[in-house]
Amino acid sequence: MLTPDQWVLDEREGLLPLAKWQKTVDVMARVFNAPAGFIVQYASEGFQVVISSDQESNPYEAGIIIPADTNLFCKKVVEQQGTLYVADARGDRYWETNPEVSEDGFRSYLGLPVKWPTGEPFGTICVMDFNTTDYQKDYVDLVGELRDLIEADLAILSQYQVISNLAMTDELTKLYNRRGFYAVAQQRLTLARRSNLSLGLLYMDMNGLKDINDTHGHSAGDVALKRLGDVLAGEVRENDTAARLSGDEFVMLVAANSTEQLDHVQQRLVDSMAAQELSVSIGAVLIDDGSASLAYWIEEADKRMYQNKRA
Ligand SMILES: Nc1nc2c(ncn2[C@@H]2O[C@H](COP(=O)(O)OP(=O)(O)OP(=O)(O)O)[C@@H](O)[C@H]2O)c(=O)[nH]1
Repeated sequence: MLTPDQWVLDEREGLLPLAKWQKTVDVMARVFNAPAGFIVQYASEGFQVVISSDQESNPYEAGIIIPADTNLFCKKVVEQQGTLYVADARGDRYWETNPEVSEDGFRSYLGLPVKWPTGEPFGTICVMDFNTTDYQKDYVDLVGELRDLIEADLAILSQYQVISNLAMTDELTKLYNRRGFYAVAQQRLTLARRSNLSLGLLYMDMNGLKDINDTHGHSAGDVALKRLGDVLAGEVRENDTAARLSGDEFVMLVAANSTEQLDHVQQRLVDSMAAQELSVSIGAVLIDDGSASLAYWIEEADKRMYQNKRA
């Protein structure tokens, strides 16, 4: 999930309408008869050009990052969270140290703040000119309208992320649910295959949940499931994925190069569960054959779990 401190250009699912933003910025620059127009994102790392208008006269390309402490026009907009219009920056002491002016020769800037739906600064939408300008109010209003459209897209992105997070999360344990696990595990499997890494899959079934429910009530069973979820969440290493597939069945996808390594992870899990007075039956498989599907490996691990449970 994208947070305000991550670059939207790093978002790989194509959730942002970047092509539409590009057309918007191109047309804005044309209407202003300006040599350059931008959407710029601000994060702790600095300012990144997200969209750059398509004229040849435009010196800054999409993707460039400018350090956060540079005296940019956009920095001022983000700081003051209000419109900045500089009709002529030349001779203005304040902008002497702005490389856009001193190095690249820009003289005029109009920029408006763009916000995330939370109200946090996203960045700016702006036009720049090598000549002095005299923009009328209608022009400034137009950029304001375009800014609102960009903010509406950011709101849709955020809502989509909240909803897809809900759809992929198990409410009780806050681990991934089956849908979430398939989505994430499939990606990991593809990546692992590409880089020739092997993974391990652990299939777990809690022992005695029916007894807990029958003896202490369903909510005690829920507490036990939640504890098991917490143990798994505590055991996942970076890039590992744990999920509750259904009822008392859990899975974990881990990095493992050998059966020994996988046994080691399994033992670690069993020990952590035991410390919480939990008991699970586990089936483990090393995913070392790139051609088989995720569903196949889950079924294999489930079979082994079942054999172990019976034993
Ligand atoms: N409290 C609670 N119980 C659940 C939930 N989902 C499934 N169960 C119960 O979990 C039990 C799962 O059945 P079994 O797999 O036979 O459970 P078990 O007692 O662990 O049996 P073994 O796996 O053979 O040890 C059933 O009694 C379900 O009603 C849940 O969300 N909360």
